This record gives sequence, C-alpha cells and structure tokens, in this order.
Amino acid sequence: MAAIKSASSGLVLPRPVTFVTGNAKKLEEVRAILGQSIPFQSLKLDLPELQGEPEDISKEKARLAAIQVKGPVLVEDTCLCFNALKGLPGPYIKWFLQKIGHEGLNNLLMAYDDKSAYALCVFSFAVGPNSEPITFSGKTLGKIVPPRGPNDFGWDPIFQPDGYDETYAEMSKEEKNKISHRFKSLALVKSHFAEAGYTFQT
Ligand SMILES: O=c1[nH]c(=O)c2ncn([C@@H]3O[C@H](COP(=O)(O)OP(=O)(O)OP(=O)(O)O)[C@@H](O)[C@H]3O)c2[nH]1
Ligand SMILES: [Mg+2]
Repeated sequence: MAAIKSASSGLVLPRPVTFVTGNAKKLEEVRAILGQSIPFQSLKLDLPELQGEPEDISKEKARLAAIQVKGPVLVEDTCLCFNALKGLPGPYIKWFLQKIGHEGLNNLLMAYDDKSAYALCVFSFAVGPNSEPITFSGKTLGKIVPPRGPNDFGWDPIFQPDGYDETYAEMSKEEKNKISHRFKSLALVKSHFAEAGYTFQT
C-alpha cells in the first residue's frame, strides 16, 4: 500500500492508524496516554509470539498486522528484562509469567544479589504491508520485588520503578502512565507523527 506525499505537508496515509493487540490492558493504557494526540482505531488480534531481539520482534509483528489490516498499523511488544539474567525473560515474559507466576519470577533471581530489571516497550509503526516498519523503544528501570498491589495487569505487582517506593501495581494508573516504558515509547511515536505531519485520505 502506497502512502502519498502531499504537496503541502507530510505523508497522506490511506486510512487511520489501527493499533493491533490482543491485550485489553495495553489498549487501555495506550488510549489513556495518547488521548486525542494520534487518532486511532483498535483491532483485537492475537499475533504470534515471536522469538529474537525486541526490535526485530516488534517490526515483524507490525508487518504481520499490516498484512491483515491492509493499512497503517501500530503494534507493540513488551519485555521484562532481568539484568542478572542478561536481559531474560525479556520478550518471553508472557510465558514465564503464565507458567511460574510472580513467585517463580522472584525465585529466578534468588541466587543473585542483583534484582535490577527494566521494562521495555517497543512500538512499531508500518504505513502498510509493503513498507518497512519504524520502531520506538521506551525503557523504565527498576527492580523485581515480591508482589505488592492489585493483580490487574501482568507483572505490575513485582516491578518497582527506580525512585519509587511503590510497584507499578500500587501506583495510580495516571502515575504509572507518566513514567512507564509504554509512556516513553509512545512519546517517541507522538514526536514522529508530529514531525511527519501525517494526514489521512478520506
Ligand atoms: O504488568 C504488566 N505491565 C505492563 O505494562 C505490561 N505490558 C505488557 N505486559 C505483559 O507482558 C507480556 C508481554 O507480551 P506481549 O507484548 O506479547 O503482549 P500480549 O501478547 O499480551 O499482547 P499483544 O502481543 O497482542 O500486543 C504479556 O504477558 C503482557 O500481559 C505487561 N504487564
Ligand atoms: Mg503478544
């Protein structure tokens, strides 16, 4: 799908952007963080859980999503990386969380003094199925702690961002959305959209 360069400003996208995710909690946060800054629609699709480096995984997700949507897409892939384990579980956190839970994730670090970790969110934007996706990475540093706070979203109860006494789960949504990996990644997406001056074909 070709994007057209408008005479006056930036690229004209063939359609509004579709944020593709199977995760309702991600969608909630993306809506709260983006507000009206980037108009988007959402599509619930369970994209394959890919292997590899975070940026490559996110780009490939965007390619697969753009093929299905046949238009401009945003996707994101989230990693939780333990420094003592050289970045693992990283992109495989979904399965680790599902299989061993918060306690098991804490136990993985039992043999190490270093409990430091980072949450990484890599958004990818693709104009269409034939265009190379662009990635935007946001990282929040913190440490892994025994679970505290409501169990609404994934590993939020065991991630305590640096400089805070609360885990992500104990913070209000507004507070998390001001400092989170997702907020930082979306700040770059917003800047990109502002610089590119995208408009949409009607
Ligand atoms: O406590 C959390 N706080 C967060 O801010 C957060 N963001 C993602 N996750 C979880 O980490 C895994 C990422 O895997 P993931 O990126 O493949 O997501 P997903 O498969 O759920 O959705 P998607 O791939 O369809 O977008 C999944 O288990 C997500 O539930 C989070 N947990
Ligand atoms: Mg996924």
